[in-house]
Amino acid sequence: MKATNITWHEGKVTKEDRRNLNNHQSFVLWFTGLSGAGKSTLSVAVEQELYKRGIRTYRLDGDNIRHGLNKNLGFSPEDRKENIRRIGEVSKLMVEAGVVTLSAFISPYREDRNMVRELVEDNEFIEIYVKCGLDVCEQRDPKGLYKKARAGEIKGFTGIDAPYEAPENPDIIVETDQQSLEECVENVLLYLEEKQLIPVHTKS
Ligand SMILES: Nc1ncnc2c1ncn2[C@@H]1O[C@H](COP(=O)(O)OS(=O)(=O)O)[C@@H](OP(=O)(O)O)[C@H]1O
Ligand SMILES: Nc1ncnc2c1ncn2[C@@H]1O[C@H](COP(=O)(O)OP(=O)(O)O)[C@@H](O)[C@H]1O
Repeated sequence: MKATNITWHEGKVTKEDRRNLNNHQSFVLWFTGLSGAGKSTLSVAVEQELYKRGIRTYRLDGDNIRHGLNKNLGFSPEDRKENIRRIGEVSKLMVEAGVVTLSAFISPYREDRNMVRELVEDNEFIEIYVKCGLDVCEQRDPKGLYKKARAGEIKGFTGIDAPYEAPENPDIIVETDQQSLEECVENVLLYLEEKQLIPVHTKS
């Protein structure tokens, strides 16, 4: 904290009021994993399904946020930490607003992900480990970045010459090199239903 002469000003409409108006809970789905593991694809598909069920959502995605809010940040460990800190704070605001927030970032450092978990309340942070072998991510190489990293054109690329610390105790694991996209989406939605974070869906 740099500023000292600041005072919190409470509003009259609470997070619970907003949730009641929306008729559903609000929380963060935090997708972490290697580049190419499927974070964006999965978060887009989960959001679409939640939308169909009448749930208010917003998606925050690494590449997109780095075009705007975080365009002054690179990929050093310090910049990645600041990237995740800001996204954590934005995610928290979204949860306060009563929205289900889908945040998809490599977020390679355990400490940084835990920092976000600490920012919100106990049942408001759901860590989804989007697990996929480096060999498969590299074969997929959707943006040609692994090729560039192997050629030395990108330095400090996650999984090649920068670390990825896998979650030790994620709430959900999806294995995108073994499960179809539909199965991964189903996993996430079943978890949310079981935890009573979203209403149970009866297929018509
Ligand atoms: N050095 C390096 N390492 C990893 N990724 C890189 C790098 N340079 C650019 N990119 C592209 O940036 C996307 C990752 O941004 P994130 O904000 O999710 O990264 S982080 O959480 O701060 O580590 C990542 O997107 P995804 O492939 O969707 O994960 C890449 O497209
Ligand atoms: N089960 C799956 N879940 C998500 N993506 C998958 C799956 N199986 C294959 N893919 C493919 O893997 C690639 C993942 O790319 P992307 O979603 O951009 O990953 P990330 O956001 O983690 O970098 C996409 O081309 C997607 O179609």
